[in-house]
Amino acid sequence: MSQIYDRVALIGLGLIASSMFWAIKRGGLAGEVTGYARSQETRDTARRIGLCDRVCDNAAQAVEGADLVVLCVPVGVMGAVAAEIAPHLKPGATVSDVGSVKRSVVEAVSPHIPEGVHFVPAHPLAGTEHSGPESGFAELFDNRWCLLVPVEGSDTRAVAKLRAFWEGLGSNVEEMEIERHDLVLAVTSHAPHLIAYTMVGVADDLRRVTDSEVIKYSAAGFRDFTRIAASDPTMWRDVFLTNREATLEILGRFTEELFALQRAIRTGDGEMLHDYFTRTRAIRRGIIEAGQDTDAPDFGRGKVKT
Ligand SMILES: NC(=O)c1ccc[n+]([C@@H]2O[C@H](COP(=O)([O-])OP(=O)(O)OC[C@H]3O[C@@H](n4cnc5c(N)ncnc54)[C@H](O)[C@@H]3O)[C@@H](O)[C@H]2O)c1
Ligand SMILES: O=C(O)C(=O)C[C@]1(C(=O)O)C=C[C@@H](O)C=C1
Repeated sequence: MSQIYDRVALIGLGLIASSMFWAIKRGGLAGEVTGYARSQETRDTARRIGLCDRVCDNAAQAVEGADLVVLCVPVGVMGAVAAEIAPHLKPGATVSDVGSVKRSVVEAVSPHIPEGVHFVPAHPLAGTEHSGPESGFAELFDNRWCLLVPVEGSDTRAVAKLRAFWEGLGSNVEEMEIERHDLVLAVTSHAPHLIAYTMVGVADDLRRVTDSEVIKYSAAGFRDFTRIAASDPTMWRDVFLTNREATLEILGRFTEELFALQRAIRTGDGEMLHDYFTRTRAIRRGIIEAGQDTDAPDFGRGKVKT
């Protein structure tokens, strides 16, 4: 892999930024990587573990002379951070972000982007339930999608360069239109997280009644829910507050389906339940057959009863 940018600045040093840093180093994608995080504790940790070539004590210093600046902070503070760095951006630089929601980030950041600086929003579809500077690892983006969401007038050369950068980080890159991004992610990521949070909350309430049996005997499905529900509260609060409409739309549909299933259980409509589960099973198999689930084990393929 070869160097794509002379200098990259990462603002906010958590899971995504730290994974980016290790993957940049693995691929030799930048000459120098500077970093800044708001809290002294995070900056101290970053210095201690060698995260970033240079950790700066303010955002202005970190972005000075940078060819690419990536905002890796919670979606709710993207605008404030953009305002803080704007006067210090190098002409011709590219500003990008990794936020899980795109419409609100574009609205919050765009007004602060100076003339001659390019803004190319992005979203790597990869993560874990962990957060903070010590949670990152170089392989996080390998074989995962990264969606680029260029805004009106985004410079095509800046977009192409950012694409090459994300490919260098290990991702498969595609472009997507803003509204579509927010709706698709509401279905595939945001609503499922809310459902996991709710299910774990219900189990916790129940735990008080059943004296810890729920947690003690939790099976794989519920354990997966608890992993998701351990995700960062600030990040997810911001996701739901900023992708409100799309998430509410999907949750509305979800609730209708849930009521239909609830009714089928109450009325003993086994046919409805069986048809429904047959349909959803076909979707999972379609994903695996298309080779789109990189986590799916090989041994189950073709062996499931139809
Ligand atoms: N975690 C995931 O699964 C995941 C996946 C894809 C995208 N994202 C997006 O990436 C972004 C970062 O998420 P993360 O998981 O790395 O979070 P994180 O909590 O691990 O890191 C966020 C960092 O931002 C810093 N920060 C917060 N406010 C700041 C401010 N005003 N100025 C400077 N630094 C500030 C925090 O101190 C922390 O270091 C979010 O926008 C999130 O939506 C997260
Ligand atoms: O794997 C996980 O833990 C994630 O939640 C990652 C996940 C997702 O929902 O797929 C979470 C938020 C993102 O914006 C992108 C990826």
